[in-house]
Amino acid sequence: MQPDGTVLCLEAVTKRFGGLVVLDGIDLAVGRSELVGLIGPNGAGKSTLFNVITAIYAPTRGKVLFGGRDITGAQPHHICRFGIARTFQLVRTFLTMTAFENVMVGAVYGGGGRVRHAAEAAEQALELVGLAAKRNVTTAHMTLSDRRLLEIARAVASSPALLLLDEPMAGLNPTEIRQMVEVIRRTRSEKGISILWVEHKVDAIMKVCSRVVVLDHGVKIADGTPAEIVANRKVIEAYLGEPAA
Ligand SMILES: Nc1ncnc2c1ncn2[C@@H]1O[C@H](COP(=O)(O)OP(=O)(O)OP(=O)(O)O)[C@@H](O)[C@H]1O
Repeated sequence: MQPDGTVLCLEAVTKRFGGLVVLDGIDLAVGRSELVGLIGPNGAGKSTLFNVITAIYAPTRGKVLFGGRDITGAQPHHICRFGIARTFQLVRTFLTMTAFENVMVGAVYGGGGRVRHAAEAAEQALELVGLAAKRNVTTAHMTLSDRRLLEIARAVASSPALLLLDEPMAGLNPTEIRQMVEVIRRTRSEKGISILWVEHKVDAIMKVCSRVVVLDHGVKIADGTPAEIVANRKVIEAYLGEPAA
């Protein structure tokens, strides 16, 4: 963490694919235990931003600082060790493993291979997301909602300082969405983990996040409190596709 409490800091991050500018000079900071929503219309560049933070893509220009350290161009497999964990839009759990075994993968990896400590971290993470009673259920037999919670548990078990959530509510019903909101809140408040959360369910983001960042066509068009965001002219235009009246 930097002395001012910043955990993640992007400086003028640009990403091009050939002639296509997908991210254009993005500055973004996430503080300790902060829960920041990242929204924007389809194709705005949200997933690409996650891929740059997790070193799947190297930025064309700009820097990614994590805990004050320049991690631009790091190896993707080092990212978890640095303390960044991620969940995916298309859930990626190990289907033949039980819930506990899935979470152990995160715990062992994040804990540097110490198995006893990892088992404890895995149990705590399952408890946090409300899946302790399903610890021995094979993932293939779990609902989408439980698998999404399991991905969060696996990420939390790796003891990250920063968690990137990529549309954790996609495909969930209203009851499951409420449950997910509680889990995200608890992950921040009980574990103190900073969270950057990409979501299309904008109303959930507005209710839960203290700060919201908006991307449109690769440009950061707004960064503020939910109240500021809903009143922002550029944001309204981006979502409605025409100038606001
Ligand atoms: N590997 C790639 N090569 C070329 N173009 C890409 C690549 N990855 C993403 N893009 C393009 O970059 C733009 C932003 O895509 P991205 O998936 O980051 O947007 P998004 O905001 O996550 O969208 P959605 O909300 O639909 O998931 C799109 O125009 C997409 O086609």
